[in-house]
Amino acid sequence: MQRELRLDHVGRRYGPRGPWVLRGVDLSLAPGTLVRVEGANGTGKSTLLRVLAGIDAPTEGRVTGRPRTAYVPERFPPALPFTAVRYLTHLGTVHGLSRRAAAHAAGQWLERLGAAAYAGTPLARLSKGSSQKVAVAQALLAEPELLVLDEAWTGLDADARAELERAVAERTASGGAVVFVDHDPRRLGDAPDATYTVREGTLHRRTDHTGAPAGPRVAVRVRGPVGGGLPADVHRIVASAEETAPGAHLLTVPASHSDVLLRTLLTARPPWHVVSVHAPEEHR
Ligand SMILES: Nc1ncnc2c1ncn2[C@@H]1O[C@H](COP(=O)(O)OP(=O)(O)OP(=O)(O)O)[C@@H](O)[C@H]1O
Repeated sequence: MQRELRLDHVGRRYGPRGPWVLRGVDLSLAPGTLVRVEGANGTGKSTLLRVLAGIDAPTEGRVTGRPRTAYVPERFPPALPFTAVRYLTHLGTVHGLSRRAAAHAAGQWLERLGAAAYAGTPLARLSKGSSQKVAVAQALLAEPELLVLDEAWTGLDADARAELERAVAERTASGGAVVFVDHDPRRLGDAPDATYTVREGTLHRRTDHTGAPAGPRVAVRVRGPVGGGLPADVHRIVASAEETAPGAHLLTVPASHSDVLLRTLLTARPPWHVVSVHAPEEHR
């Protein structure tokens, strides 16, 4: 994502005389940020996410700086006459991948989400959970710059839920933005850079963290070239970084992001040496 996505004075209502669901919404999403949206039922979270995803146009106001965007809707239409892999391959080509690259990415995502066995199953015959995996896979296929997730974890099994958390960390680590709604307040722990509450048609940035249970964190000690800073992507992933001695750093990271941090360090050029990985209690 090259620049910010901005919403300026965005309003949305359904029908010319319908009540305003959202009004005067200002929001900017910087590259590499993870944003949580919360709010009571029916306050307009899905409406906001559809505008962010570019599925719905705002009734008033402007959206500028739209990056390549993908979206997991609250309800995924599964009754299409395709198998999972054909549907995903087709969508991959719509996102600009070659047919071959799309088929490869489709297979990879079905595998990562534990749905490879259903690749040849028609969408209409998939269980709710498998259908949700296809909904998630279609959004991740083409490595979007903005990923919008509306209750995307609902219906997934524990392994697929963890895989989606890893995919979110990968997107933000590579400079993308992710916006999500989830009924579980512990989802992604304290990883979000910002949390907004939708209330009375507008967005309120939450500044207190008392309502958000801090998620588990992991402490990682690493060694790299003396005088060379941490790889840029690492700063997007970690919660804190401290240089404890020349070339030695102590990083803390939300547990959901630890795999992605380790991969980023080990594949950096030159690679970094991971000295130890501990839950913070062990580390103290
Ligand atoms: N397509 C539509 N046509 C008419 N009204 C709609 C439409 N979609 C949403 N609304 C109305 O807009 C308001 C906000 O709905 P929205 O689904 O955005 O809220 P939400 O916060 O996501 O709700 P929930 O937590 O129940 O998913 C509700 O009053 C809803 O009835």
